[in-house]
Amino acid sequence: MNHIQFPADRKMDFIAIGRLCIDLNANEINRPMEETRTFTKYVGGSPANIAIGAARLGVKSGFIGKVSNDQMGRFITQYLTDHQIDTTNISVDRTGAVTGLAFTEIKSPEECSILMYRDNVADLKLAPGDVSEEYIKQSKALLISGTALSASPSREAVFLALEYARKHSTVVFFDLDYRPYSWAYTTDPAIYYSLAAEKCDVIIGTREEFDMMEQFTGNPGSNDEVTANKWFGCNAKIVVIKHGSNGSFAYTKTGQVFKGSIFKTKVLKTFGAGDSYASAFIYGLMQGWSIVRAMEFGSASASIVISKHSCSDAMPTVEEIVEFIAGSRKEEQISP
Ligand SMILES: Nc1ncnc2c1ncn2[C@@H]1O[C@H](COP(=O)(O)OP(=O)(O)O)[C@@H](O)[C@H]1O
Ligand SMILES: O=C(O)C[C@@H](O)[C@H](O)C(=O)COP(=O)(O)O
Repeated sequence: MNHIQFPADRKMDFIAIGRLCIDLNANEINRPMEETRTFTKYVGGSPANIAIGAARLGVKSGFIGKVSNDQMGRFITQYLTDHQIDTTNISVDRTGAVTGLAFTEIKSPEECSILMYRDNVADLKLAPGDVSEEYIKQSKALLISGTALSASPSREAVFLALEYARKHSTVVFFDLDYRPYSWAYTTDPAIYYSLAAEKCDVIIGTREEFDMMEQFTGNPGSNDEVTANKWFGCNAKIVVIKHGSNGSFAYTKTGQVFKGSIFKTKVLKTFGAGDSYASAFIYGLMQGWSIVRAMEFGSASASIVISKHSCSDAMPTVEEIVEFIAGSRKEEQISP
């Protein structure tokens, strides 16, 4: 049963809108940032990582975003072009804004954190005038990401993109991607996230992210089913609630619930799990697979990425994921 009907005959499969940044991942792992001297530079930003992951799986992808008018901005656009992502709707900031930087600290596989430099960032300068109705009309799906809602004019640009997507039946995915430091007021995220989530077809987030959205409405005990049903009362058809190393649950509007298990791996760092999971899960749905199979693909992709140093560069191909799943099954059979 297909819970999501993707429109046929569109030029593009998938467009993401929002953050295009740089990840600077610590080379010297297992130590605090204060003692870290060298970093490797990768393209980053949650929606960028998801688009790169989708493109690596063969999804015809594009991006709506804004980059800084400097070497960093050009590095990002070139990387996306080299990875078969359409960049025609990425505009260049002319106000002197900079590229957001995410320095990652890998103290241990369990203790990872991100230090963000995000003052006057170009991605949040994306404005409604940068969003093309024609471009969104040409795509089967659109992915929005919560951080782009944290400031104007990026917030309005995303809401306009949502309007265009709904007008043209482009399926909307919402990866909640809640980063508290992006928000000036603690009351704002729940308000804007909810206004956006009301319009989306598939909502993907961690339990903590959904808790943030429910901070005013309450959901005693943070019950996943209660959370999912809230969004089924709006436009959602699938709600995915992730629980880190405890796996994930997908709820459908038709009343089904599926558990996604994890693939054990040698974890190098935990960030990148959500983005790789989302890209492979979306890929699966776009192939018309069952939700369970799409979740398995998502979990396997996450497992591969968290065992590697980067997020974007580590996004696996279909063949790598298939091989990884087959290898994990074999291991299960031989373990006593
Ligand atoms: N330690 C882990 N080992 C294996 N898989 C993991 C681990 N942590 C997360 N995952 C996989 O990545 C998915 C998303 O992870 P999660 O931490 O919930 O999201 P996010 O990165 O957005 O916070 C999980 O549902 C699971 O499949
Ligand atoms: O989103 C960012 O700005 C940083 C990402 O590029 C980063 O690597 C990361 O945190 C990935 O997030 P996750 O997949 O939600 O763990």
